[in-house]
Amino acid sequence: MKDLLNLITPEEALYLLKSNFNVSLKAAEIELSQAFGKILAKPVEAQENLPPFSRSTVDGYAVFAEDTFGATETFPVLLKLRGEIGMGEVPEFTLGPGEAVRIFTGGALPEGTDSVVMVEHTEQFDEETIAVMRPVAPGENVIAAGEDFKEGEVVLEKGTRIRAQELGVLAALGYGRVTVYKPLKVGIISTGDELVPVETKLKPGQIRDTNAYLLVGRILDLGMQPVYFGIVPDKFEELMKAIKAALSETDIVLLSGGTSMGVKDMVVDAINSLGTPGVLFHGLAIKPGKPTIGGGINGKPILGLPGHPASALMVFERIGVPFLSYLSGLKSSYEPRVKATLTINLPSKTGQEDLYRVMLTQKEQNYLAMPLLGKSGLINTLTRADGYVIVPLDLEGLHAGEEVEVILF
Ligand SMILES: Nc1nc2c(c(=O)[nH]1)N[C@H]1C(S)=C(S)[C@@H](COP(=O)(O)OP(=O)(O)OC[C@H]3O[C@@H](n4cnc5c(N)ncnc54)[C@H](O)[C@@H]3O)O[C@H]1N2
Ligand code: MOO
Repeated sequence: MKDLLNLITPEEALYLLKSNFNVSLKAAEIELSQAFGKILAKPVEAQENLPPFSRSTVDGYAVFAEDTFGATETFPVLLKLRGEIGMGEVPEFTLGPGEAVRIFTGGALPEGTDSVVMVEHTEQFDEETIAVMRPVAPGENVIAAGEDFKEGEVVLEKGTRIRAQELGVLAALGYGRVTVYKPLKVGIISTGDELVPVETKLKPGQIRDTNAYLLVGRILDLGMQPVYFGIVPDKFEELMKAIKAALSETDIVLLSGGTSMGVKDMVVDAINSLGTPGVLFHGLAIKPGKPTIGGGINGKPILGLPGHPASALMVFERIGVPFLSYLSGLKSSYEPRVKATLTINLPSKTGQEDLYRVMLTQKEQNYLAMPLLGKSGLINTLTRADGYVIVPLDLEGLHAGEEVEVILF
């Protein structure tokens, strides 16, 4: 069997993919309640100050701070009480010197006041007077109008992924509808005569399609739309038909299996015979994942992932996630990372990037990264993993006790 020649680095592979393919993203205006996980197609500005009026952050009395200066428990300052501001009301009067008004948490401060004394630092002196026992500074216990966001300010940039936080701010600013990119449609094809659907009672030699579900999960995680085109046997014509169908309905196609140099591994030939540019690379200086194929047809990219489940997922993490994030319109790639201390030595060949799945445990203030060693045909290293560590190309390995960056998945 021939070995793969001309291995390229994962970064070179990403560069080739990014420079050859670009999806023209469609934008659509949707309801805010449907926007979770989507990507903003336009920047969002504050249409008004947030908060729109100065608000109290406590229950107490709105005052003019200077009036309270010098107040102590023994020598409280007496202020004239001008009634109370109900929640949701706008006070119609202006407070004069030496006056206070009852206010609740979140209530709007009236003109003439600049701070709020907490109720527990006051006493009711008589019906019309309160005694203030502690001074407040101007602005104390108040959120000023526009303190959160100023009218006209860009609150969220184009390309921002909408998380819970973004939903909250969009709601606060009155955006019931937002313009987002239509999620990328990612086609998934599994290849192999031995593969059968999940519900199948296995006959000898059969294996249930695992990779498609690994990929569906991660694509959903990225806020994209997976489209499963099923299992294709190792037959050239059927493979061509499936790739064509997937390309016509989706923005990018992920294949798994059929990437190595076996007699039946015909993915390369299928991609090359369907159009240009065809296969751009076959073989990465990466472990697992060496037989990975990258290319595309008529502007649509195709990524051929190795069949072993751990290889398929690790290549998807290393190449697929940044490439799909790039295509999706995200302003920056979405790969959460944590620092952790490596528990054992990790060997690596120079000139090859090694991707080690790791389990994280907490030790005092730090995380420990425990590598999960195992063949890439096993699935248990994936289910136990919290993320992975990259041993860079130019290193012969990493040492126990070293601080590493764990990319979470
Ligand atoms: N003589 C050599 N053999 C192999 C080499 C090599 O260099 N020389 N490379 C090995 C490496 S590394 C990998 S990775 C695999 C890649 O294999 P393929 O991409 O060609 O995939 P298959 O041969 O179709 O399958 C490999 C393995 O994975 C199982 N598989 C495939 N698809 C799925 C799926 N959707 N769900 C679950 N399991 C799947 C398949 O049954 C095989 O066991 O090649 C090595 N061989
Ligand atoms: O590259 Mo294979 O993907 O090492 O198991």
